[in-house]
Amino acid sequence: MMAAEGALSFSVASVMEDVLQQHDTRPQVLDLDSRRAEEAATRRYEAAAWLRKMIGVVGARELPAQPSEEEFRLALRSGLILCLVINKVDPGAVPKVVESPCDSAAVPDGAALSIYQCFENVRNFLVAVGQLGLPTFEPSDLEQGGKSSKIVNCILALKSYSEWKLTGNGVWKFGGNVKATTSGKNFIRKNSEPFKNYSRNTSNTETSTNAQLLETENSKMPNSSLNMLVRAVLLDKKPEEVPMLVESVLSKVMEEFENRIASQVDFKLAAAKDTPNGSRTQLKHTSDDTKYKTEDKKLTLLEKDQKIHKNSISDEETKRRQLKYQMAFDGQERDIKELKQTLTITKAGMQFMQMKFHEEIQNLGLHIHGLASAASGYHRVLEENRKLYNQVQDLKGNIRVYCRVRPSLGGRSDFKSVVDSIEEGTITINTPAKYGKGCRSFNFNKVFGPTATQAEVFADTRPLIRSVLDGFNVCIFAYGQTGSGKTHTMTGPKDLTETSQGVNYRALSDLFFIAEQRKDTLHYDVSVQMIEIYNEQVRDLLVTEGLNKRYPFQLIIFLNNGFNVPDASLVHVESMYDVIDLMKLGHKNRAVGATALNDRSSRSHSCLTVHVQGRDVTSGAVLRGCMHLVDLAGSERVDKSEVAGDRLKEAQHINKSLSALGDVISSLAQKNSHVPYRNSKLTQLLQDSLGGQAKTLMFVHISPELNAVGETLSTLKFAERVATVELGAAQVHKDTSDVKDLKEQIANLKAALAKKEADQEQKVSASPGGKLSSRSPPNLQNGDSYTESKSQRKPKTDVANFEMDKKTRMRQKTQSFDLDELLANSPPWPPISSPGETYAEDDREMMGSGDWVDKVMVNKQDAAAARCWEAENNGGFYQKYVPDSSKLYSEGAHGFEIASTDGADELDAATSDSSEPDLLWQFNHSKLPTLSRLNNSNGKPTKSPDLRSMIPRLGPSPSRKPTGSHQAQGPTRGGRQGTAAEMKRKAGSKK
Ligand SMILES: Nc1ncnc2c1ncn2[C@@H]1O[C@H](COP(=O)(O)OP(=O)(O)OP(=O)(O)O)[C@@H](O)[C@H]1O
Repeated sequence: MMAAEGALSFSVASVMEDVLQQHDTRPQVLDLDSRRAEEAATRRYEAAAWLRKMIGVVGARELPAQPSEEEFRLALRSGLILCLVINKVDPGAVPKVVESPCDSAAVPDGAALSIYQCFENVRNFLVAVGQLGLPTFEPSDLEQGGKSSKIVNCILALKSYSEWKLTGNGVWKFGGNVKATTSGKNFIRKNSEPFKNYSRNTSNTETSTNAQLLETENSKMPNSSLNMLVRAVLLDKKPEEVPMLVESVLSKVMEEFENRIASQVDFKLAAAKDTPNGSRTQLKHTSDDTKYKTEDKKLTLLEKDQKIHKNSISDEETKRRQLKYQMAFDGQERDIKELKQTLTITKAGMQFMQMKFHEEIQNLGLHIHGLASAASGYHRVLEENRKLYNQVQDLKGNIRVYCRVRPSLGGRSDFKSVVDSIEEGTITINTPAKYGKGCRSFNFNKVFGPTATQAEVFADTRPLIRSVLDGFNVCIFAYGQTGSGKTHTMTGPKDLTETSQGVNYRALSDLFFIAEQRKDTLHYDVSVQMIEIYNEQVRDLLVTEGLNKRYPFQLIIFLNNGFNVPDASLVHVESMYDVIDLMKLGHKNRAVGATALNDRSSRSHSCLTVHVQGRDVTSGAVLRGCMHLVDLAGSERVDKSEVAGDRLKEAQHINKSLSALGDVISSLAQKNSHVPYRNSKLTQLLQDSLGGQAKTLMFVHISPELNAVGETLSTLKFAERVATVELGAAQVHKDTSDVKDLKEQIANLKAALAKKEADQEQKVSASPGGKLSSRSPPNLQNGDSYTESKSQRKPKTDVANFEMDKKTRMRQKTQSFDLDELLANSPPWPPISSPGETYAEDDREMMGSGDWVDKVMVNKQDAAAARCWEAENNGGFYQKYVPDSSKLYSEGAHGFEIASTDGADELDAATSDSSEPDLLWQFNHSKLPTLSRLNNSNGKPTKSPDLRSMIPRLGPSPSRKPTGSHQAQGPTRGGRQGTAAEMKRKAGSKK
């Protein structure tokens, strides 16, 4: 290191000095000037001391030991001291020295010369110094305002040179921090021998190299300025701060030293590159400068050392760094490996989880798919079930009729009921002689005997409740004479218990039950209205503040949302308890009038309407159903009720509305485009539940008492026709083979008729003096014959009923009758003698026996048809078999029924219902106009008979004329009915 340092162009001291100066200047910026002044003074003293020492006290008498700047400058101004000194250092450097040149006081006249001589000395000195390569100064620096520091520097450099020269070793290097002046003039020294060759033979580079060498040499010498710097730095430091300061200065010195070495090496390398034959080549060729060769070698060695040193440093550092990096790299590699491992494991885990997830998703998908298909299947099945269920209901008939027989109220053990037998859908009534003694059978969908419980009765009603919840409209009404048990069936007895609850309660209970069962798929909302129709005015039965307040209501046909009476209270119900409370209120409000027949007899129609709205939980689709539960007013006849005045008015209103109900059902049965719903409030109210897809159930009630048998028969006839209408309608497309059978039967009947006709003609011709009216059958000429006829007929009727075994009856319900075919093969339409006759009888009948309201229309048609027939056929079946109307109806109040029941001919006997006045509507009436046209001579279409004729009549029809045309009715219908019944009977026996 020391060897290398010896070859360096800078010394440790100089580096140290620089660092110290930097160090010294940084922290003490504030007192920089004072320090500088102090330093300058110190250096000045040093220079002065050296000058004094060199030339002796005498020679330097003008220069004090510690001169001020001014004193120093004045002392040297003559240049004498300077020349003496340099000659001491380098003898002969200034060959000619002017002694005391500036002593102007001594030589006052020679002032100008003195100044010139002084300048001469200074100039010679500067040339000599310059030749030595030492820093110089400007002559003006010796004047006032000049830079004495430069003079000091020059002197100290000379001092250094002198000292180096005295020791004689190493390369001299000026260690001062004063640079050689660049702007200095090139003074020519008169005697500058020692450095002549040197200055001549060295280029700038060589000068620089020499300077460096000198500096290196100089660095070996004690450096007083360095000491001073150190002193200055440590001057104001506390002792405890010194170690740290020294440490920091040393580290900086090291750093600076290294930097300088590095930059020097770089500089050398660059110089060597730039001038391959540069200074060293020149030195080589300089024969007289072997010293430089040596130096060059030294420099080369130095460079090598530097390189080695640098390389070794960089190797170590590199190794250290490499080691460090390696370690870091190894660590990172390890980490990466671990991470990779973790990543692989995680990846595998992820893949596994993904696989599992996919599996799960797939399973879930399958599961959901299964569930969805199951759900859709379930919905499909549900929907299908609903459809099928309602199809079954449809097949059973949209209008169903159940008959219920009230038990005897007296509780007498010897009570004789008019009901002979009840067998499934057939009820047989024992008719007293007054009504044509015998048994009359009626067919219904179901017959409930007196012992049937409320639950049993309701069991067959239950399917309709489901239909309501499926969005169908349903109407359940109770029909029958007063006291026959309508209210009992619909509501229950006065003292209501769970078992005695009627259809209303049970229906709603069921409705709530089914709604609850379906709640997962459908959400139902149930609300109730309760009204009554009294004297053709509507009352709200669910008002609490008095009936009259909201009376009467308008009935509004408002079918879109099913609210026909929007003004009536509509109460939302959640459970049966709500319904029970409401019905209690309704019954309290209901108008109840006492009659001779029943204390509780209602003279009004009451209707409990249940509105159901079901919302599909998934699809949001809405189903709306409506159910009317109607307790009709009693259908008894006025004469029996023994009423007059208000009661009569009530009765007339009741019958008007019941008549209108018959009209509507008839129109529906015939599929008329116009259905006369508006004819009564009752039909208006039930409009949405009587037509279209609505399902209707009629409970027909009968009393078992003998004294009510007339009403019972009327009621049963009406009900059976209602049932038959529907059955006929449902059978339309049933079985064509049956039609064939029926055709055959018709043909047989025709043959039988022809035979019978021939026989009777024989009898008539054989009887002496016996004259037969062309219009009266032979067995109805007098009362006897009539009685006989009845007696003859009764067993036939019975036979007919008997022969109609159960199977046949069932078939009867389901068979379809094609009216055209039947009519084509049936006997001709019987004529009537006079259209007017019928009406007189009819009115009487209506008042007395409660016959059908619109029999008139039927009669009109029958009469017209009969007239046609008569005109065209000139007698025939009708003339021979239709009883004389005057005799027929003079039999009493029930003449019509008697006549119709007791047709008393074989044909009638063969048909159980030959006496039915309007059996025509069993057929497809839509075809009747065709028939009428065929039979009507004037070609005008006649009105087809309709169901209005089914309604028992209380008063005379305004359209009815007092004629005896009713004659035609019984036989006509009887003939037709009989024909159909016979066909059925035969069909049954055939099977
Ligand atoms: N099936 C039956 N079992 C027992 N009692 C019955 C039955 N049917 C009716 N009754 C009783 O007969 C009486 C009359 O019945 P209900 O009042 O129901 O007749 P109704 O036809 O409604 O009469 P109205 O037309 O006057 O209202 C009541 O006391 C009732 O309890």
